Amino acid sequence: MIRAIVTDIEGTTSDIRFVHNVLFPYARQHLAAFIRENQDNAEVAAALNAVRIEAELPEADLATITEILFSFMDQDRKSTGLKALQGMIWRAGYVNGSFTGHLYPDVLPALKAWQQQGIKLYVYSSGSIAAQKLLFGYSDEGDITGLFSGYFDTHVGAKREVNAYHTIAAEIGLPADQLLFLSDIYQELDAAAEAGWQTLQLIRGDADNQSRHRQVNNFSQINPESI
Ligand SMILES: CSCCC(=O)C(=O)COP(=O)(O)O
Ligand SMILES: [Mg+2]
Repeated sequence: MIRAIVTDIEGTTSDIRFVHNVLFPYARQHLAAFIRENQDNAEVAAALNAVRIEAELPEADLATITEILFSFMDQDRKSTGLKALQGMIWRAGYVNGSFTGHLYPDVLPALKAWQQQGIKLYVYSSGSIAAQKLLFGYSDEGDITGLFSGYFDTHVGAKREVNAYHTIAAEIGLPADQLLFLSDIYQELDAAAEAGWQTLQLIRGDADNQSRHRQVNNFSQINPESI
């Protein structure tokens, strides 16, 4: 019996094109000025130091760190420091109305129905927890953060690492086989399944023939009671 559902964002609740064509370019456009103007802010300084450590350049100056961040963005690297900075930059875009967080139309009705059934809802994304709350707080359908009982980001580990799912299960406080992970990426689902979770793959676009996971095209096709 499924008692909690943990959902990915990009390619699962939200269109990959919103992340890659709207969010990422906005962060890229504002990154250099943002870190120059906010380098003394404690949160920004901590994120910059995390990037220095990740790049193994503990003495790197701001210009070098900026270059490294641009190269991380080119690689779509799921760097915890980069993700923290992107989340801080996106805040202005959401607040000033430059964009709203994309949600596929099937997502909100399904989340509401599952919550009504007593199923707890969580998010696990490579985007920082702050960025996740912004996307769902300023979504196309308004603020839907009240539906979620908790959020997880790369502080629990990368999404393709089995241990991340052990950590999330322990934090939620439920046995792994009562947890359902929704994602578009089969390698993330492989890691969750290895940790004992139930899995479902969202196929929002092209078919994925390499996957061994059950597949659906949208949230309306998911019935947690039949899993
Ligand atoms: C919180 S929205 C931005 C998502 C993001 O930065 C990203 O890298 C996508 O990661 P996901 O784990 O949701 O595929
Ligand atoms: Mg995804």
